[in-house]
Order: sequence, then C-alpha cells, then structure tokens
Amino acid sequence: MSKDMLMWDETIFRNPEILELDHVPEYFAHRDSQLQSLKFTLRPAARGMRPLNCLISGPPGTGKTTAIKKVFAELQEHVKNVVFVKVNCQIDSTRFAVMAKIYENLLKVSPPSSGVSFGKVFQKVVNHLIASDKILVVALDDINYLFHEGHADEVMYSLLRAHEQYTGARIGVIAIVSDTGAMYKFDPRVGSVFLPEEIAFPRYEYGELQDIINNRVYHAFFPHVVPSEVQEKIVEYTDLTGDLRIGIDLLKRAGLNAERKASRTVSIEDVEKAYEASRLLHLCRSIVSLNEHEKTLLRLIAQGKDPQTGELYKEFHEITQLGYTRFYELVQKLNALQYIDADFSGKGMRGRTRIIKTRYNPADILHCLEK
Ligand SMILES: Nc1ncnc2c1ncn2[C@@H]1O[C@H](COP(=O)(O)OP(=O)(O)OP(=O)(O)O)[C@@H](O)[C@H]1O
Repeated sequence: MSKDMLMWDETIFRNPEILELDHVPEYFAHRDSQLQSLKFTLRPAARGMRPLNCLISGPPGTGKTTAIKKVFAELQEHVKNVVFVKVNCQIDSTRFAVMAKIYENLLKVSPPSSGVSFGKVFQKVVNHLIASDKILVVALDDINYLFHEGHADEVMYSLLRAHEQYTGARIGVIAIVSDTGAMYKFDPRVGSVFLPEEIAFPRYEYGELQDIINNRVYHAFFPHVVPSEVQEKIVEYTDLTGDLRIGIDLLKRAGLNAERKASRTVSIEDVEKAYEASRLLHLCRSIVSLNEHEKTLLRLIAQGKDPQTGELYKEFHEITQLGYTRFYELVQKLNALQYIDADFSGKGMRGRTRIIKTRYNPADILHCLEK
C-alpha cells in the first residue's frame, strides 16, 4: 500500500465537529463592530431597563445567527435578571410555535399542545416574567419565515406592546432578517413601536473569506491535508455565493470525498464534486421548511407540465382537494419566497391565464424536494 493512502483506521480530520454548521466558532473574526452594537443595544437590560430593539439584516451565511449565539452566551454568564431566548422561525414558523418556544424556555415545560390560544400562552409568559422580575430578550432568527399570513406582525406586536397591557413587563426584541432578495415589511402598527437599532451584516470580502476558511482548515484538518491551491478553490466557490455556510459544507464534503478514496490530501476534483451538493445547500434547507401542500404545489410547478394557472389549479385540487382561494394564497407565498415567478400585476388572476415558472433550475428544486 502506498504511503499516500490512508489506513482504514486513519483520518484526515483533526477535529471534525469544527465543520458542523451549528458549531459556534471560537474564532469569529471581522464582526467586531456588529458584536459591539449588539451588546450596546442589550446593555440596558443588565441595569434592569428594557433593552433597545434591534433589526439585524444581511445575506445568508454572514454570521448573524453566530453573533447572537455568542453575545447571548457571554451576557448570560454575567447577567442573571435577563432571560435570552433565540427562536429559529424556520422551525417554529407560526405565531403559536414561536410563543410556545418562549414559554418552554421560561417555564421549562411545554404549553399544552391543543386547546390553548396564542393569547393565553402569551399571557402566561408575561405573568411569569413579572412574577419572577425578569427581563426577556427574544431573538427571532430568520423571521422571514413568519412574514406570511401575518404571523410576524402578530408576534412582534404582542411582544413589543406587552408593557402597555401588563404593567412591569420588560421585553426586548431582536429581529433577524436574511436578505434573499424578497422585500419584507412590518405592518405600520408594528413599525411605530419597534423603532430598532439597525445592524447590517454585509457579505464578507474575499480576503475575509480567505482568513476565516484558512482558520477552519487549520483546526479541522491535520497539517498538509488541504493544499493551498485547493483551499483557494474553496474560497472562490464561497465567494461566488457569498455564503460562508457553503464554504464550510464544501470543506466537509471535499474532505469526505478524499477519505472515500483513502487519500491523504484533498484535491481540486474532491472540491468540485462536493460543490454539486453544497451549492444546493441553501435551496434545500429552505425547501425543507415548507409544509406538505406548499411542497406539492412547488413540485407541480417544477415538473412544469401545465404552467398555465388554470390547469395547475386543477392538478393541485385533484391531489389536495383544496379550493381556489387556498391555492391562490400558496402561489402568492411561493412567489414571495422567490421560488417561482408569477406575475400578479393584472387585475387579479381569476379567469385569466397566467404562466407560473420556477426561478431556479426545476431539476434542482425537484432534487431538494426528494430529500
Ligand atoms: N466571522 C466568522 N468567522 C468564522 N465563522 C463564521 C463567521 N461568520 C459565519 N461563520 C460560520 O458560517 C456559518 C453560517 O453562519 P451563520 O449561521 O451565523 O449565518 P447567518 O447569517 O445567520 O445565515 P442565515 O441568514 O442563512 O441564517 C456558520 O457555520 C458560522 O460558524
């Protein structure tokens, strides 16, 4: 056996967990000003005051979630009168689910899953805060997923106006928006009480990506496993999308590809093969969060047999038995989430023929739907 080959019990990964996407990196560079601003908005809470609200925005994979995790962990060590709760709105994507998550964090039990309203759960949350003399800071991560059907507005409105209804309630809200090109707006009723400090997370520059990826390679792999030209290729691919998550996923997959061949080093081909899967990471991750009816509709559109609205509805109805109004709402949602192109600029689509198409390569959408 050549000395370039890995033995069956050997690995090129020094520290594989460093390449998991939920790993919170020790080295979190190029985000100092954002971390400082975030701490500044939360500082009043340490003194018993309601914190400033905050709106964090930036493209996918630019460190927004990581910044929240870091700051929450650091502050929780020092301030005992504040409860920090981060809700992943991609998973908890209705107003009830969000409030249930907050309830769970505060009361350490889940609320009953049926027969209780959003309002009741919210009331218990606030009563608990007042009785225990605690301040609540809620980060609504990926709030994009709550914008449909008014969930975001209702959650925000309840949290932000709690003190008007319940004397002594102190709640601060951090809304985190992933800019994917779609425009989201809060209802003016929310806007007038939110008044956030805005913190932008811009795309990383090329040199910053080089630095971050270099550090990950150093910690995740043994020395000399990733040659510099291979590392550069990974930075190039990451820069193409601007999403660091894709870069980290590429490192992991490329490493696994090398190990599969029992190779001691990662090659350019390993990276190229990995990119096929990594480039769809974001699309697949967001498609997973759609419900079954939304997936059914997206599948029909991607299959593209009948791009005409009328025909599409017939097919959709046959499978789901849902009526036209619901169908129309779902088309609007898929359009707002930028999966499809549907032009609603006319006088309404009832009775009019419109063509609906996917914005992505239909094969990529179908691939993610199969997962
Ligand atoms: N400055 C950085 N240094 C090291 N790692 C980073 C940095 N920024 C982001 N990462 C890593 O990139 C990945 C994506 O980061 P994160 O989840 O924080 O992005 P995000 O902006 O919240 O994305 P999304 O909008 O899609 O939710 C994570 O694995 C994180 O560890």
